Amino acid sequence: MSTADPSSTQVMPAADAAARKIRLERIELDILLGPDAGREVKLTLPSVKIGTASDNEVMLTDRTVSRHHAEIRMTQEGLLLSDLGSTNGTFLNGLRVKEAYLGAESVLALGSTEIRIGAGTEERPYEVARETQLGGLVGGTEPMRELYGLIKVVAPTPTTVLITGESGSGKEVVATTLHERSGRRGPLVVFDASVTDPEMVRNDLFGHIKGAFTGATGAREGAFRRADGGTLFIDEIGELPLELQPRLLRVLESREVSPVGSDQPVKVDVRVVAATHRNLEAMVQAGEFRADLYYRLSVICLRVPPLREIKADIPLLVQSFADKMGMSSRLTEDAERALLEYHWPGNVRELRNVLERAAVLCRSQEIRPEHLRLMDLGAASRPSTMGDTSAGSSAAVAQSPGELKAMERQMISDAMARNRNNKTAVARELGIPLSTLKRRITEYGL
Ligand SMILES: Nc1ncnc2c1ncn2[C@@H]1O[C@H](COP(=O)(O)OP(=O)(O)OP(=O)(O)O)[C@@H](O)[C@H]1O
Repeated sequence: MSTADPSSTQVMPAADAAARKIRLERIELDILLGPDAGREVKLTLPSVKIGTASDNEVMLTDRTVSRHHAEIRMTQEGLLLSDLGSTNGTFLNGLRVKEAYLGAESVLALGSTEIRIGAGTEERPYEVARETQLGGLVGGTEPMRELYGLIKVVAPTPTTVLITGESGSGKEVVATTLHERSGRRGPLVVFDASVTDPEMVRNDLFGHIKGAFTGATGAREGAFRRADGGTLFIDEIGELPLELQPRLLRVLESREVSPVGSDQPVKVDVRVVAATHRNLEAMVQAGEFRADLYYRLSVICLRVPPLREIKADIPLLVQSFADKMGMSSRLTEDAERALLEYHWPGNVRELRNVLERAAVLCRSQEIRPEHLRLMDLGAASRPSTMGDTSAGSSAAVAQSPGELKAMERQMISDAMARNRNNKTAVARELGIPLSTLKRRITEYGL
């Protein structure tokens, strides 16, 4: 086994810690006239409400302004101004408007207050971190340390984050780390958008009131409200049904959620982190994902590298998993070399599973290459394969792709029987995304 010790965070040389910059979008307000004249507000938020009530992001003292007077939202087309049903109206260049896109520098008049509004960006420096571990993430290669640097800067902001990376590469660990470092006191709620039934996704995400539809005998809070004050991690966002995407966009922009069956929106303070192993940009091109939602989600994109790009981290990861498992056996040099030569289609999850299985197979002796049972699924360039043959699998090593497929089919079929056809439970047991499981079920005609 390697001598790397991930439990004591290692520090890389300072020369490595080059400064880089990340761009955050913001809405800028400069109050020109009225009782609050002279105030400048710059907010890295997707929307800003203006009015005299204390729950507005910009609270004015002008008595001719309504409690909730106007709202400005970042959209793909630029800043969008909406009057929120104010008594005295919202004026843009002397004209009363209900809704209008703002130019580069627009001046609004609300009551006796005038505000100059603009869209700006803020560049925040970040460093390639020097640690070899951050939260639950282990790895000291430059791509991992760059990721740590970004997480540290982005975590305490309210910005929506999109995490991309192959299945098993650690996207959920990144989301958890972002939440832990956010300083948000509410919970981290994990929501899997790849559930088969779009109605279930809608009800579980946005909640519903009692009697919203046949069978709704009680009210459901929904993931957004459960995450109030905390973080909502939407996993497999690429699987979110198209018809629900405008509804999610509206919640992200307004930070209000309307439970199904209710026209009473509820204000929520939720930081959204979404993840996908799919290429959302390509999905947008193909008309499978809405461009406006993609724009809103991808304000900050964090890419988690696949394990084959950070193979130098394998010894550190092995040590970390061995410590967690309380593993006493050591890897032979040949076994270590085999781990470094393998291409890891199932990424870190596969590495963990390979080690767990090897620990059982070697019966406390040293771990040799044959205990690792590394399987070439011919998938080096194909992301999101199952990449995991441990859970309940037979110990036989298949030789051909046909045999591998038969083995995988059997594994899924056994797990389906054990879990009474509950796909979510099967996906959890096999350690694969629900979307992958569903594809395999169709492919194998199960
Ligand atoms: N850098 C890492 N350090 C330590 N553990 C890791 C790392 N990356 C992944 N893991 C472990 O690998 C497993 C899979 O990670 P995770 O669930 O975060 O992957 P994912 O990218 O969200 O996968 P999926 O797309 O299938 O949901 C977990 O047990 C996690 O703890």
